[in-house]
Amino acid sequence: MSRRDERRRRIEGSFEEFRKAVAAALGNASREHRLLADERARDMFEVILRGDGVDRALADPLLAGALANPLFKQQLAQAMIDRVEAFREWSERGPDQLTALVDAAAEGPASWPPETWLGTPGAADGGDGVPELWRIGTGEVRGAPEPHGFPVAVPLLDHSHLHISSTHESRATAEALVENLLLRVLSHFQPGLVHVHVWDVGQLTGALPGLYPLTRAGLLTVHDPARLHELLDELSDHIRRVHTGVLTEGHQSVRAVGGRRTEPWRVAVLFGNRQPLKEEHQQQLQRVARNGLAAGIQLFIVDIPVTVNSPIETVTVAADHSATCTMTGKHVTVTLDPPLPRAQVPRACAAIADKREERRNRLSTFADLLPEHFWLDSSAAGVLAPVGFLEGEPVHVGLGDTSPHALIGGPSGSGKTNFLYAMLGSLAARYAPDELELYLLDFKEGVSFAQFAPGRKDPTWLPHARLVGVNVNTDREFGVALLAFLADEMRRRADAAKQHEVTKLEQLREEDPHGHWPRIVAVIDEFQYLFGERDQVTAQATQLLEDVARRGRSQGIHLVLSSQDVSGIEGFWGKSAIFEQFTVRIALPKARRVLAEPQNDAAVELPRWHAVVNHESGVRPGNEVARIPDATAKGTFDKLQAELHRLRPADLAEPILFDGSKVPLLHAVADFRALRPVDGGSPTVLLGQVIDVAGSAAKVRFARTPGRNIAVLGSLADDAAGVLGGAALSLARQHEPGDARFTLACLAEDASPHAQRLAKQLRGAGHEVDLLLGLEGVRKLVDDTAARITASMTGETGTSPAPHYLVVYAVDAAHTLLEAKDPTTRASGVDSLRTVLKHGPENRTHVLGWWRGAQRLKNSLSPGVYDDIGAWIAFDIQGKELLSFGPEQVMAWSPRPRRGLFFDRFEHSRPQVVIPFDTGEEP
Ligand SMILES: Nc1ncnc2c1ncn2[C@@H]1O[C@H](COP(=O)(O)OP(=O)(O)OP(=O)(O)O)[C@@H](O)[C@H]1O
Repeated sequence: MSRRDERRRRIEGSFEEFRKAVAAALGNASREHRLLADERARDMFEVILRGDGVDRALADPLLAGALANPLFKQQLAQAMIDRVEAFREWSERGPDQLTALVDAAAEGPASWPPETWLGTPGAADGGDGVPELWRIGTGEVRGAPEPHGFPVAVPLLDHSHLHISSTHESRATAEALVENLLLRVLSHFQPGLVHVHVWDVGQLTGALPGLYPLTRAGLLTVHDPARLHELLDELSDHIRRVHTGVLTEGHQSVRAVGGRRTEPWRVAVLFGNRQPLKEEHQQQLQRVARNGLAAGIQLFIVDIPVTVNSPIETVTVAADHSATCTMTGKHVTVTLDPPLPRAQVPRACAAIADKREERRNRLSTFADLLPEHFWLDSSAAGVLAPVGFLEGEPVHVGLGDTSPHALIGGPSGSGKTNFLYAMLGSLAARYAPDELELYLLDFKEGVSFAQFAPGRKDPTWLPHARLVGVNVNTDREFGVALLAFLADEMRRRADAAKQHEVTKLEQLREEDPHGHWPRIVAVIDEFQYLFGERDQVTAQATQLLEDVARRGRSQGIHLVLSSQDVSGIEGFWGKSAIFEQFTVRIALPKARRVLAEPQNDAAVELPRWHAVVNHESGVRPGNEVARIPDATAKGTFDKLQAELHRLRPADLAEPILFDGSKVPLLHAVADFRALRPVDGGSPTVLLGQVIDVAGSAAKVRFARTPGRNIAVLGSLADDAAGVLGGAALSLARQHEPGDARFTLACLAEDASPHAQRLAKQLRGAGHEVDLLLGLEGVRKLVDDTAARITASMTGETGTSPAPHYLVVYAVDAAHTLLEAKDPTTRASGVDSLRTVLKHGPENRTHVLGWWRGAQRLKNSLSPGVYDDIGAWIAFDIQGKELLSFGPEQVMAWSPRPRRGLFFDRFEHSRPQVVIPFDTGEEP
């Protein structure tokens, strides 16, 4: 072999080796590659299998080959095992848990099968809870290895609106769903508690025909397709009315008010055609959706594309009639409940309508105004009570921060007093006496409020009443006294609120939970009397009323003013600041000016025993008409009062009764009973009862200072004797027997029975009494007294003088006699009298004298100097005659029977009206 060949063979050998080496290398790589590719394919398969879910993969035709491929067998098996494992817990417990949950949250017609309730009107009144869920069908988890059905229910009333979307094919199923839900809701509650509105863009009639029997009972309103705005307006109005009328206590929703549902739910069903609504309707619908739930408005929106900014549950019905809903999510397929049996729906609706009519026609009575259990409500945010009924449904009056005061109007006989009784009874039954206090003032002639105070025939009294004023039409001051009391209480509350750094009563109650902060409702019947004259009383009343009306709202002080003729009260209407605060208006038939006339003339047409209740300052949209039950007949209010009286706390005091026709009994007056011996101190003289809320006495303190004498001015012995008797007996109570001297001089015959009686009473109390009847001895008495005082002043007697009270009836009768001068001293009796008046008080000798005229008193005093009479009380004497003795305000005094004008120049800036006491025992 040539060397050349040898080389070539070697090269070829090398190449062969190389080739083999390459081939070997390549063969290796391909196997590796194949293995890798298989592994990757298995991973991919597992990703698809687990990503889409085993079910989806099993059903996917594109994966059929892969599923059959033995290469993936293991992955498939493992995924199937894992699926069963993953669902195990759910399969074992989930459906049962859900079933239990729905059963608990959706009792009765809310979830039970229709055959158990369809056709039987409901009984629930909302007070014992509202189902939280309402059944729509049966759910199944898509992809669960063993299918287990469970009930699917959606939240509705007060919680969530409902949005249903369907396709052309499944629209009937969607309508059946709506009908189903409506019947469940309608059959759960008492007929009347659910009102349905239906609007269908496509048809005037046709949607939900089975519900039509409800129309006759006013429970279904079908709206014109072209008038969606009317329905939306109506719903908006309703929301506003609920906010101003029902949610007055600061509650955020009707549901939060609690108790028996007073405001019916309104379910508005809107059927669309998958086209958007007009922009304006869209916006209005959004507003209704946003604010409606709190006001009890429920929307069912079917096939209308909307976005709403409030809780809404969505049910989507696919073309194959299966559904999904947001409650259960996309993995649950819902098989909606079958449509209700066609013929039974109208029958069930007819039964509901009949029941509703029956309720509506039932004459609602005073007893129907009352809650089942008394005194459960809190007045922290306000008070709310039904006062009457509209078609069997209660109509409420609410007083709170937003509706602070009420104005009631109606001509005589229209039922104002009856209305007040209905309102007060309804309130008193709901709020305990420590939640609500009543101040009741009746300017009417007659005693319509006397019922509330203990009486001779009926000893019970209304536990909430703190003050009852009757027969006050001549004592308008009493109205001022009440308003002044309220103004003081308002300030007291404002101060307390400030201390707790809050502004409103509700917050104060939170900060001071143990404090006593009830709401106060002050009722003034025929309040126009208060403003009846152009005088000081009207001016004061107007000013106080303005104060209380403006600032009382946040302090829980509410005024209820009623009048047969509101139009005549100039002082009231002229002041818009007062008037605007009276946002609650109640108009009885033919009431004038109470509602916002002339636009709102609803009171004109009002039938007998009805009232327009309006919480919106009387504008027309706020009108609610109510029939007011008889609350004054026997067995109504009186019966309630007896029951409440029995329930009253043992330590609750009786209301203060101010009866203008009664003479206050001295011995019953708290100020009199509280008098104790003063033991050398200055005693207090009680002259009569002041017209104030506490029923306090008019007082004069007999200090040892000049001027501490009392003059009674007037022509009538009875008036004078009442004052002098009360004064002397109150003094007697402040001295131990023997410590003080009483000298009674009666110079007019008509007063002598009074003087004798007083002497007897004083002696009965253990005191020494000198009684002088007639003129004889008067001169001596005056001269001797003057002499003793002079001696004491000049220090001749040395001892401290004992108290001596000179009670003189008809002082002026002795004038002529006293004028005579003593032939030796040239001093007259008048001089002596003046000495007694001038220097007596410093020496503990005080005159309590009756002069039968202003001029007659002047005659007894040093000319032009009237200071020696520091306190006086005048009866039948015109104001201008009293000017010399008191401030300018006395000018306004016009005398009236059994009332005196009292002024103490040491204590008062203005005079007060006083009622003389009955000192007991007939003369
Ligand atoms: N809702 C009612 N149902 C039945 N009777 C009523 C009703 N309201 C009032 N009455 C009766 O009508 C009469 C007059 O009613 P009420 O005294 O309440 O009227 P008023 O407006 O206060 O009249 P006045 O101012 O003259 O006293 C009473 O006898 C009362 O019993």
